[in-house]
Amino acid sequence: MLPTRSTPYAAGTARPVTPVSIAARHLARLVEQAEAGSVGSDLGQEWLQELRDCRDLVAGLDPYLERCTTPESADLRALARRTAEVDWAGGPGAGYLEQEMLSGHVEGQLLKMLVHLTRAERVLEIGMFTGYSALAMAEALGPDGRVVACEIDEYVAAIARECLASSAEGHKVSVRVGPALDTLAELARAGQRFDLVFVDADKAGYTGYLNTVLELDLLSPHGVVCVDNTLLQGQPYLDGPPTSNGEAIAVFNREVARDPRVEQVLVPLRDGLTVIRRVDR
Ligand SMILES: C[S@@+](CC[C@H](N)C(=O)[O-])C[C@H]1O[C@@H](n2cnc3c(N)ncnc32)[C@H](O)[C@@H]1O
Repeated sequence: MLPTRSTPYAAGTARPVTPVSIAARHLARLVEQAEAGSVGSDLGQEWLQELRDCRDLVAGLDPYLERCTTPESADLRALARRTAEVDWAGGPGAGYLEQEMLSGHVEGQLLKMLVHLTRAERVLEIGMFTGYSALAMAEALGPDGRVVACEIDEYVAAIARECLASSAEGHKVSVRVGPALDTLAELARAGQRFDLVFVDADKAGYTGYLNTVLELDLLSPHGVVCVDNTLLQGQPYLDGPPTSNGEAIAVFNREVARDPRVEQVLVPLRDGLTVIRRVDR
């Protein structure tokens, strides 16, 4: 997303991490250079206008989605602000934790909508970070609904606990700190099942998480699995060497596409959300 039309949390520091926001940044730079005359003196006005149109089309999409989506609650907004205030570059998670991990308003609202549509009562989150998506889903649950949120990092889990404790619906979230695969095994041993599973942790672990959820019978009969970042900044479909995360997502997407146990749709919202349901029973 362009800095001038950035996230609603006004930090102004968020870097583009989705295909649309990355394309918007490329186009904005091209327009800037073209207007300054540094792209080529023979550049026609018609060509420049087309470039501006492309920039506006792409750069305007995310802000428009924000405006047309039901606003987030005051608690979610506070949690996002608290996350934006953390010094990620200088903190204990420097190098692997960053503000941009937070899913945010529109995706949070989609998750809430999915909780409503599936009438979910039990939600499992794999990769909680500071708790935005966990709290969003908790807000959509009935009074007896529960979210079990897995997080490996104690530092972000502490921030999440603090934000959840000061929110109206945070008491529905139970935080489990440790490697998610261990927590999944414990939940399966306890006979727990979930109506909605949101996978948003380490990308290299995605295939393992889906297989574990299916094989250990953690998904209730009408349950759905939602998997985040399945567009991974466009890397799975772009030429050029992908990062290790891009490669992991490309492999995950290929395996899901040929897995006879499930059917799925990749929704191109933000950095891609694949919604999966079981069809083999
Ligand atoms: C993209 S963030 C999650 C964002 C969160 N769902 C939200 O919407 O705000 C990914 C999180 O997964 C956590 N994580 C990474 N590997 C993990 C693992 N093996 N088990 C549990 N959590 C893990 C990271 O520490 C990080 O906080």
